[in-house]
Amino acid sequence: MQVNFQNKNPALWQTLQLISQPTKFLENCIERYGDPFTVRVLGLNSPPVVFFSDPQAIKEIFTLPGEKFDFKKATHVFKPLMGDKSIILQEGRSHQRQKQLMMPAFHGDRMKTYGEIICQITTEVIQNWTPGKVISLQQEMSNITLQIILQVVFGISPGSRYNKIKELLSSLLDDVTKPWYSSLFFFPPLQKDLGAWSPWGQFLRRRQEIDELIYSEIYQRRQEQFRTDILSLLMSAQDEDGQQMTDVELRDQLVSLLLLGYETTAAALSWALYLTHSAPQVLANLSSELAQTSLENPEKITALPYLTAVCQETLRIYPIGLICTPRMVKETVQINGESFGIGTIIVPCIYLAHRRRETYSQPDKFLPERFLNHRFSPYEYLPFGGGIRGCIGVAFSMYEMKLVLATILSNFELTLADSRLAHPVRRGITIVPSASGMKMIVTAQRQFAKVPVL
Ligand code: HEM
Repeated sequence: MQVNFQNKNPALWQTLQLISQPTKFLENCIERYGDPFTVRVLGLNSPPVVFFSDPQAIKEIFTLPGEKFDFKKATHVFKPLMGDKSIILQEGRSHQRQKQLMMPAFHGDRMKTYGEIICQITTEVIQNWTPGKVISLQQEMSNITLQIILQVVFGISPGSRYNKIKELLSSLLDDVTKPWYSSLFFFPPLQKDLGAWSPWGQFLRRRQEIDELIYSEIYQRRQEQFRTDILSLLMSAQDEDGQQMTDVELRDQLVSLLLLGYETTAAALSWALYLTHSAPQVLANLSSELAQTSLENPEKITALPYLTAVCQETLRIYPIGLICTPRMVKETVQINGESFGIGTIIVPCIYLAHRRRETYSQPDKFLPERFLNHRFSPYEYLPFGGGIRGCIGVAFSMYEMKLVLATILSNFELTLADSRLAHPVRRGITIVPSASGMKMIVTAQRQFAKVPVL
């Protein structure tokens, strides 16, 4: 099939629209051009980029052999941050090997080991909340999820190295979400080290400091035994040829896990708190489920049906990553009976798949109940993507989301500080509530709190 550019605006204009108002751009396109639609959103000389939201098409894309696609076309921008050994920059056998080494550390059974740390960190962070205090969800949720990643994934205990890494990483991540700073990653000619005060020079020096801390942690950890954190599991993991990860591979995986796993979960938690507090009946149902449950056991919390439905519905209505990894066609492929030629970029669109009227009644409404009696297929509901590039943090982040939410809502009553509706805005690789949805007021300390005594 000859792919038509259905959107006739200049490529640069389309790219800027997608960057500045991603959800609005996607909604406008599907309304105007239908599904699938073709746009040019990869800069001045963008190839055709085709967005799909039909479950049958998504199923076919996920099941096509990986060799037919080049996955690096869009992910190469992460190279300076994550390193060229990062899982997201691997393809074919090398990607399979990395995934095989990393998956066991994130397997469902291992979650039990992480539950107590998650509850403990949340309890510590919310300890200074008092009735009347105004909290910023952006700050509080990022603080909780960054500490969880550092302790659970890196296995670093609080202390001077922990504080230093925490400080350096949070300021680096804060910077890379700013539009002017993130443009450095999209335009390689701007990547020039003109000294410590130049933007790229500053980035390189900060990365160097972080790397030194990570490498000394890896060195120290190689001398220790019997640890259960994810870094230790990755160090001892062997692929089918008996090979272990090198220090450079470990560094690149750690930084990737951190960048992909911390802001995403913080954004999901911010949406969950905003959405539940915008829907009084949902909040009442959730509070009543939590009040009737002994929260001493993380396993019991994560099995609660309404809490689970609230988290699922949050990620349906505002999936943090709007799209799956874009793939460039290397060999002509057939999708839903149509043929797509070499050079075309194929994008399974999570956001639009989650808003299809054919799949979800009242798709714009936050209705956790829809998950209580119905199981959606992995091509209709895919907040973590799917196929060979699917997210490795699915079980971990769902577990984390439920425990953090339950701990907060069992301890405090909150209300939104601003009654204006929040809308989705881009922050780095995620979409978060706009400013009006990010401030909450602590109204009371709950009486029924039965969080684990740790
Ligand atoms: C609510 C939280 C999260 C959401 C919504 C999310 C979503 C996603 C999505 C949509 C993708 C792309 C999948 C695809 O192309 O099909 C992805 C990839 C990935 N995510 Fe997550 N993620 C979350 C948390 C995490 C966590 C906690 C980790 C690890 C600590 C993680 C690690 C990864 C990795 C390593 C990949 C790349 C996989 C590959 O290329 O094979 N994510 N995630």
